[in-house]
Amino acid sequence: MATVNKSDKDRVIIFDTTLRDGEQCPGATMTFEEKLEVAELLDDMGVDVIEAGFPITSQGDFEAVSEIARRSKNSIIAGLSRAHPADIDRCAEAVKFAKRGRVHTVIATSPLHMRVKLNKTPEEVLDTSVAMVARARNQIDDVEWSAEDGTRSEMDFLCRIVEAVIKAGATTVNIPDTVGYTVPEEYTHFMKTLIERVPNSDKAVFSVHCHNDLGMAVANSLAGIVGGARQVECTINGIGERAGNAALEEIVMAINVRNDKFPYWNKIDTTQLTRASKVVSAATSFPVQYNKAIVGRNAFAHESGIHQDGVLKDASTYEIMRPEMVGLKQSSLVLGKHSGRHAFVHKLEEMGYKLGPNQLEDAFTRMKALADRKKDIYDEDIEALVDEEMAASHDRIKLTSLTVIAGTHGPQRATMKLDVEGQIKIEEAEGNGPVDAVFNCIKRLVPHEAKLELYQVHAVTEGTDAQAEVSVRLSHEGRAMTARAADPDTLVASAKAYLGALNKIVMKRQRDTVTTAAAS
Ligand SMILES: CC(=O)SCCNC(=O)CCNC(=O)[C@H](O)C(C)(C)COP(=O)(O)OP(=O)(O)OC[C@H]1O[C@@H](n2cnc3c(N)ncnc32)[C@H](O)[C@@H]1OP(=O)(O)O
Ligand SMILES: CC(C)C(=O)C(=O)O
Ligand SMILES: [Mn+2]
Repeated sequence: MATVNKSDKDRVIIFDTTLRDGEQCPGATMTFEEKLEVAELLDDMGVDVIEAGFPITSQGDFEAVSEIARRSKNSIIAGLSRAHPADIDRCAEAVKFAKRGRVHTVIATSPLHMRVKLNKTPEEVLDTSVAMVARARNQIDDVEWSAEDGTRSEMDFLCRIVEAVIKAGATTVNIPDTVGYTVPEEYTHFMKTLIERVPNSDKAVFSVHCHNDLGMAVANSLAGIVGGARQVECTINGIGERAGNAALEEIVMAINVRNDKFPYWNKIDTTQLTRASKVVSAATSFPVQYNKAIVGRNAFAHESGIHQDGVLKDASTYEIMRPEMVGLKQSSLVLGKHSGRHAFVHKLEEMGYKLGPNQLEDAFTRMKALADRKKDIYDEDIEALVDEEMAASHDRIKLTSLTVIAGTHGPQRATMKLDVEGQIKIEEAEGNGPVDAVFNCIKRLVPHEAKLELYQVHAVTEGTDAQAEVSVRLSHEGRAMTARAADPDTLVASAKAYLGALNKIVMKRQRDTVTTAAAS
């Protein structure tokens, strides 16, 4: 990634509205304490402007905005207000506690909204805007004016009203795509035309605020920057009205990653993005989709063998940014049915295993077979699989196949094929339950005196497709032998665990025979 010279004219001001527009979507209401936590995080992260709420909404919102303002460190704290004297005054009252406060006043400028919603003529909207901006400027130096439904407004009218509000003292002019209607090229052109046509446009910072109704909020925001905007309004995880706002983490990383082509920059500490996403998700109880850019749990995860191999050789083959840049320790190589040997060996090495070529090939084949049956392969699954592989290579008695008939109409019946020291044997047996039938089958195939002392089952991982891990302890001639085995099928795991313990007894007996013969 090439870094360009950072000049002030290319700096993009990051305006976060998680606590205002983000909180506006159904179900996202945050408590006072949660808002303070989110605001502190945003401030620490280097967010330039935090829109902390809409103070006229309720006493609670007023108090949250005031407290966030009181505790603010470096960020400007903004509050929203309608173009209404009571809103402006209440907002100014709340944000004045900040080192740097901002009153953000909004009024709709599209023909539809002015006529239907506000029941005002364009001239009335213009006069009200000018009066409200002036009223705000009497109380505070930093005033933002927003043209709600800006992208569906008439350009001639927008030019007139923007010129007037800047004259009245607006320091930031925001042109929202309130209903997520625009497309990138159109928005670039729209912003460019407006900025070029407004004679005093150099006296204010132009801002974009995009909604995601057509899934283009981030693309449109970037297009707005190309058109001349230098403030972007966005939210953590992209939460907000309806389909949400442009996601802060996506905007910030897009600006950073693409500075090979674009000169823009921002001053966000990107290593805090992952944490911010988690905090906001916890505060709102809104889960983050797995494939969400930047902060989704799959954003830096690779399951396919070809990709994993590439990433192991050089991460930049499949990663356009390093996970450390967004506050993750590393990318993750997830084992699954699409994985290849490079990733499998890498995982084994990470877990401290070193297998010979044959053992490795066997373990890999079994991992693939497991992945065909089980959705997620966890480290514990690999551990169980490899431990078993290593033990099995010494076994005299090996399970070849097992079929069990179980159900309400007993008795349960098991049919088992064993490889006993190279000889294939088959037998069937009934039992009081399927596990009993399995164990009876083993007793018929390999008659022995050992007594079952312990039988325990637990799930290695979560879910109905989890591997069952079975422990079996057999006692024989005063010695206890325990073995464990794992398989998604509990009965197969039971048979393997029993045979594992039995193998230990057989091997012990053989060792004892050799020792006695040597002694006599
Ligand atoms: C695009 C956006 O995201 S804008 C922000 C949207 N956010 C919110 O609405 C959340 C907070 N809102 C609230 O708590 C309430 O709506 C309040 C306190 C602002 C107002 O509540 P109420 O006085 O009961 O009015 P209500 O919400 O029902 O209707 C809105 C009124 O404001 C008017 N209005 C709407 N936008 C504006 C505006 N920007 N400037 C001035 N008046 C406006 C409407 O025309 C309507 O007026 P009317 O009563 O004369 O018809
Ligand atoms: C208040 C304004 C900026 C808004 O949220 C919108 O128009 O979407
Ligand atoms: Mn909005």
